[in-house]
Amino acid sequence: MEVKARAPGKIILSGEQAVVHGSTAVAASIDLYTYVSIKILPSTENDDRLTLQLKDMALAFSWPVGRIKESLSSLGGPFPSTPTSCSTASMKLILALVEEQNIPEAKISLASGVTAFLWLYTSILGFKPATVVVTSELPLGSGLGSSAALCVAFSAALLACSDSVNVDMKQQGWLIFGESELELLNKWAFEGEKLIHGKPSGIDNTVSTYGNMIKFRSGNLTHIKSSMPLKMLITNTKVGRNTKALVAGVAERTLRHPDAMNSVFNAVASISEEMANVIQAPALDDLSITAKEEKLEELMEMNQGLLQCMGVSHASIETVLQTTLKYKLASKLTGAGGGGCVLTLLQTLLSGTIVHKVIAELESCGFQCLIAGIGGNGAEICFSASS
Ligand SMILES: Nc1ncnc2c1ncn2[C@@H]1O[C@H](COP(=O)(O)OP(=O)(O)OP(=O)(O)O)[C@@H](O)[C@H]1O
Ligand SMILES: C[C@@](O)(CCO)CC(=O)[O-]
Ligand SMILES: [Mg+2]
Repeated sequence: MEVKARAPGKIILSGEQAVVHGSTAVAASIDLYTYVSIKILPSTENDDRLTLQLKDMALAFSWPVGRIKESLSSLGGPFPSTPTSCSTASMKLILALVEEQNIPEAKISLASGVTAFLWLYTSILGFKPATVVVTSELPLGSGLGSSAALCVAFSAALLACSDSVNVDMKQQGWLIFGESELELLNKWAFEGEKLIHGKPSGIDNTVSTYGNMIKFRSGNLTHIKSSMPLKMLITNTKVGRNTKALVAGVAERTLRHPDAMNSVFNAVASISEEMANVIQAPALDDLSITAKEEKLEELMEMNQGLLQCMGVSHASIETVLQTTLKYKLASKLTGAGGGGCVLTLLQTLLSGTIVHKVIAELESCGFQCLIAGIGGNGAEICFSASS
């Protein structure tokens, strides 16, 4: 039996970075997914292995299960129904197992994803031999929540293989977990995110788990129902960055200027609340949709200004902003900033010619543009007979 899970990436419409400091943020899932498949293997006398294949990177890591057991059995577990944080001592042991794999220097940023995998795998399933395969449609380290989608997809597939969740394996196609399973899965994914991000707010794993559109504040989620079509152009500057370092940079700035930064975070919270209200307010005709879109554009620009204040914009992001402004379009960075992706609102009545022109100009700068579907399902699992 093979268990597959998929988890979507996300865009943050308002409130990234500030959400780590308790502000409200608004996020939505996008229809780009990370997929994880797990095949539990029958135990053999002495050749049991746990293998992780990162298909898109053409990388595979493999550990003898006995080696993992020898190293980590002191941690206890498995404990699938009780998400726990990885202690410093466990972290050291897991890092040693990751280091043994000699990840090429050029791909060393993947080490944190592999670390999260080993922690989630051993915590949820213990020491079973298996082959785990990862593929993703998301660009990594670009602000579209690749780390959260990875942790959510791992947790979903692992929980589906564990005895702690009740799922009907005979059902066909993609299945959604029940409410209590989703809560458990989200908690485990958050533990994985902590290993990749350092201090995540939990918004990325939450929107990837539940899908649709959410308002999020201090660990609490409110589902949002949009009353208007929302079309966003996503421009990937292709400037690599790392969420952990950017979040740490904002925390340091906050220590240096606590009053000023807290005022910035409060302003962001008001922008996010207003944005959520605008998105949900009934839109009766084209005119009111246009009025709502204009409000969203202004709020996006205000949020971008505050992100600049936090020190997470970047020359490449500024180039996207200037380019889209030439066409009177409003943009803001999405995710941690420092490069990565930028969102541009495409108004419902905007002509196709303008959209083509702005995309052509952005692509001539070396950026990559895409228009993703917004607000689809969250994590899903699927069972198939293994070949
Ligand atoms: N498909 C994947 N395979 C292996 N590792 C992955 C994968 N997706 C994400 N990761 C891990 O997550 C890291 C990127 O996470 P990071 O939080 O920096 O960016 P992001 O999640 O794409 O953007 P943001 O957090 O701003 O939304 C990678 O360096 C890698 O360690
Ligand atoms: C930068 C940040 O706010 C969003 C990253 O997508 C980090 C987080 O909330 O965990
Ligand atoms: Mg991330």
